[in-house]
Amino acid sequence: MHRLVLTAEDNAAIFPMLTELADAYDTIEDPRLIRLAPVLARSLPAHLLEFLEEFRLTEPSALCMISGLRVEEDRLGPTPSHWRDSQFGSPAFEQEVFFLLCASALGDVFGWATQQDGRIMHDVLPIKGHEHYEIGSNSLQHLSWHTEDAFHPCRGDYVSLMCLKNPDAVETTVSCSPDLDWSALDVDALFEPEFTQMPDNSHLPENAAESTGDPTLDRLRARSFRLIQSWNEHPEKRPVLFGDRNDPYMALDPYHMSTDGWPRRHLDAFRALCAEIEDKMRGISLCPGDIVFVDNFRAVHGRKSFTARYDGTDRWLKRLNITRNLRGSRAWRPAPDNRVIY
Ligand SMILES: NC(=[NH2+])NCCC[C@H](N)C(=O)O
Ligand SMILES: O=C(O)CCC(=O)C(=O)O
Ligand SMILES: [Fe+2]
Repeated sequence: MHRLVLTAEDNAAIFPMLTELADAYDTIEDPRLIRLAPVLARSLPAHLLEFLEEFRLTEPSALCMISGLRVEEDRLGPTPSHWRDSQFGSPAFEQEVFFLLCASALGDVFGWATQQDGRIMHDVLPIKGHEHYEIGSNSLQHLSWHTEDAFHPCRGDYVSLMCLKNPDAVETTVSCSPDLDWSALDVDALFEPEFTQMPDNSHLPENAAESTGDPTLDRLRARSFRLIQSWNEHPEKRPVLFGDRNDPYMALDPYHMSTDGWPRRHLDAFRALCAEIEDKMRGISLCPGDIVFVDNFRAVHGRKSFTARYDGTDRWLKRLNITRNLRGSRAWRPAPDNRVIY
C-alpha cells in the first residue's frame, strides 16, 4: 500500500487553511468551493502533493492511504441516521475540506444525479431498514465486493473513503489486480465484450428523493433513471478487463451481473477471476482520520457485515468519486463545469 502518515507538524501546517475555508463556506457542496479546490490544493504541503502524484502517475499500488489527519471525535456529535441533509452544519467540515483538496489533486470530483441526491460528497453509514439490502448503508449483510459504479461508462478512476468513526473496527475489504495470479486466468477471454453488467441499487429511484426541487433538473434526472432502468432490462455486452493484458484493469460487480447467455469459455473465465479475486481479498479497518484512495481500475472493494447500533455512535465514512477525465462524461452533464452525471 502507498501510505503517508501526517505528523503533528503536518496537521499544524494544514489546519489554519482548513479552518479558514470551513468558516468561509456553509457546506462542502458549495459549487464555488468545489470549483476552487484544485487551486486550493496547490497550497497543501509539497511532500503530500508529491505522494499523491506518485500514486496517480506511477500506480505503485492500487491503494493510497493518508493517515493521521486530526479528528476530534468528541466534537463530531451523533452519526446521522441517513445521508439526507448531512451536508449542512457538518461537525467534520475541516476534515471534509482536506479530503476534497487531496481528491482534487488526483482528478475531478463528481457525483451522480441518481445517487445520494446528486451530492458530490457522500455519507457511508448504516441506515435502518437497509440491514439486509445490497447497498453501502447495509450492515447485517456484508457489502459484496465491486468496482464502484461498474455498470457506467463514466465510473470514477478512484473511489475514496474518509473515516470519521469506526468503533467496531469493521473492515473494508479489498482485492488488488497486482496481487492476482493472471497467468492462471483466461485474460484474453476476459478482454472480450461478452459480459453483462447491471446498475447497482444505490442508483434506483426508490433510494432517491421524490424531487430535486428544480423542474429542469427533475426532467434530466428522470431521463437518467430511465436509462438506468433500460440498462437493467437490456445490459450491454462488454469486457470485464481492459488496458494492458500483462497488468489488466478491471470493471466488475458480480452481485449485479447475470450470466445468462454468456459463452461457456467466458463464464468459466469469469468464475475463475472471481475465485482468484476472493482468494486475494483482505480487510482494512479504517480509523478516524484515515483517508483511502482506491484505484477503481485496479482494485475491487466491499465491506464486512456488522451490527448497526442506531444510537448515534455508528460507523461513519465520507466518500468521494474522482475522475481523471471529466470531459469523458460531457454528453451526460448539462454544462462543462457541472460535476453531476445525469
Ligand atoms: N455490489 C454492490 N455494488 N453493491 C452496491 C455498492 C454500494 C454502492 N456504491 C452504494 O453507494 O451504496
Ligand atoms: O463501507 C465501506 O467500507 C465501503 C463502502 C462502499 O464500498 C460503498 O459504499 O460503495
Ligand atoms: Fe463501493
